[in-house]
Amino acid sequence: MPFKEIKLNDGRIIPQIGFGTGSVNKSKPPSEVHDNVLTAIDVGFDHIDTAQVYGNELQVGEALKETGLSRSEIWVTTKWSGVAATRPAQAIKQSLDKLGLSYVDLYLIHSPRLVRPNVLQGWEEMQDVHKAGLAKSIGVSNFLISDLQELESAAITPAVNQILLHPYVYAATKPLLDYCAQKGIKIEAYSPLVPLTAYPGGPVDKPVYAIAERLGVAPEQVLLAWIKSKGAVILTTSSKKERLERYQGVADIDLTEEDVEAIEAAGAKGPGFARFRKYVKPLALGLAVQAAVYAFHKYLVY
Ligand SMILES: NC(=O)C1=CN([C@@H]2O[C@H](COP(=O)(O)OP(=O)(O)OC[C@H]3O[C@@H](n4cnc5c(N)ncnc54)[C@H](O)[C@@H]3O)[C@@H](O)[C@H]2O)C=CC1
Ligand SMILES: O=CCc1c[nH]c2ccccc12
Repeated sequence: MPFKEIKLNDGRIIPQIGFGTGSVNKSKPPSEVHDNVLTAIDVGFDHIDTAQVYGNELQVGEALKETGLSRSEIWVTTKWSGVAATRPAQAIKQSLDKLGLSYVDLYLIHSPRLVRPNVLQGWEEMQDVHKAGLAKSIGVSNFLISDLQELESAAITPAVNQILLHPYVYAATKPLLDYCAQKGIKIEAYSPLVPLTAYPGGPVDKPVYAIAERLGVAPEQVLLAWIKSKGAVILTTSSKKERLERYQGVADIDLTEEDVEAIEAAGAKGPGFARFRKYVKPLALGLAVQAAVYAFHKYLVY
């Protein structure tokens, strides 16, 4: 069964699961991204997420060319990351050159940090890119409610807000999710597997592993199915074909309301789980990772 279609506020349909190239093989050279993209497409991904700052648009573009897919068969997102102080009008041309494309499906402001204090002006430049036909849809990433409010007078409402979303940040992110829903801005969820990758042993594990066992699926599939239950686009990654196949299998996994509530109730308890002795070791690791994630997120968002 295919993933559900997600309709954006500009009428376009975005594939509900995307292969992220920002983190795959992060310690390896960008050349490996080429092979990873080919593997992802081979197992059924038709949506690739890249960015100016990832430094791999060339490799993504080479892989896309090799697949022989027609342009309409693949969704490509890239982001204006403000590298070398380029503005959207120049940056999109550089990105398209590297990708070997005449347009991207979705172009995002990677972070509001890049546009402050003139968030509206940066967005108007994105609108120009859209008007020129170089990006079929435009959106933002890492925008808070206050950042989005600055765009309220703009001609175009962002089609998406690409944000960190997993059960441990769900409660804190709920007001932003509600605001976006009210404005017709779809959510793209990045780093959905953080409970497994950064906080193993945390409170979310209990319901996630129990649901996984009941359904006969893998825990990462349960976390991705939870994102799916929110009607958000899933952005995930792996260099391993078996993992990518499992991610694709999430199309057939639907959680019950009770499952969703159990995951959210556990998510609200973490990641501050020091009181459990057996969690002390993961906590130390978790805090270190959390500090790094917060530092990085702070860099992007504030
Ligand atoms: N706009 C932005 O600021 C950001 C965008 N992104 C985008 O989102 C994409 C996905 O982000 P990620 O953080 O990579 O997503 P993710 O949370 O899905 O993590 C993927 C990682 O989890 C690992 N994994 C899978 N199953 C696992 C398991 N059972 N146990 C332990 N590890 C497991 C994979 O091997 C892979 O390394 C990025 O590649 C990028 O394209 C990511 C971060 C920030
Ligand atoms: O998109 C966010 C995560 C990310 C992956 N690679 C880089 C490089 C520079 C800034 C952010 C990121």
